[in-house]
Amino acid sequence: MRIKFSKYHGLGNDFILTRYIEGIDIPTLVQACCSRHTGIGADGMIFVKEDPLEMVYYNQNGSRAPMCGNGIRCFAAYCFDEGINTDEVVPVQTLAGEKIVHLISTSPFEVCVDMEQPLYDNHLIDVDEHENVWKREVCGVDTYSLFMATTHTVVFVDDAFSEKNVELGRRICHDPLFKKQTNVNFIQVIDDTHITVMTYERGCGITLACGTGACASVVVANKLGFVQSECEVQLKLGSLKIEVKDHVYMTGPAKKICEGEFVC
Ligand SMILES: N[C@@H](CCC[C@H](N)C(=O)O)C(=O)O
Repeated sequence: MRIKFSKYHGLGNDFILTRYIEGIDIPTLVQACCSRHTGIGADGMIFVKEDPLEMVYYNQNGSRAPMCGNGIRCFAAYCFDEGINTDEVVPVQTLAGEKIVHLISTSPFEVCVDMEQPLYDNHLIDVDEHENVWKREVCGVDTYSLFMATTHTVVFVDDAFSEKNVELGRRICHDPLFKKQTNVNFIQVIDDTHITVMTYERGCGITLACGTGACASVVVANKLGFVQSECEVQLKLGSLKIEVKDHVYMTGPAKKICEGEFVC
């Protein structure tokens, strides 16, 4: 079988994009394509469905995730490049509901995504109802968990990129409190309009950027009074603008890397 693909990245969070394929074992295909050694290599894989336009997102390890912030910007860029949808306002269906993408510029490609509201229901993050996940200790540190288009946990640290956070992120992600694991964001507050974030992603491990994680981080930091409602999130390769208003808005780039055929 040959699969036509394009590869994109959003601030180093990289994805393989292709049209949705019926009747195949998708998790196995995703693992094969995303392998850094024997595949194309990526943090995740996105399948594009049309009428209505839908982003079907899988993590590198073949697990399905409800949404991906950097992924949806790459999805919009792919749809624009392929002529699937070149509108200025694009509604995209996801497992976390419809997300509206607003085109800001095409060269460089940049969009603002309406990420809707953060939610604090335990069942959405697959934690038992009686557990209090808004400030609790997990693996010896204070954490804050919420649903920001997907499951997120936030930890405040002095150095977001510290090597220590890799193992701590893995342990929090796999803590039995979270029945379906959690994404873990390490936040370093720089000042009241800037934070630095490193994310340990469920289904993938440390990534160079996480869009939903950047949103979750600003939501929590803003709720605790550390930052204003408009905040720049600094990541390894650049930054995202996050605004917490009626909804949470994420503005950032997406870039095409290459295209080709995967033989499997
Ligand atoms: N990289 C993403 C999030 C991808 C999904 C996540 N790993 C999960 O399992 O929820 C982003 O940019 O938001």
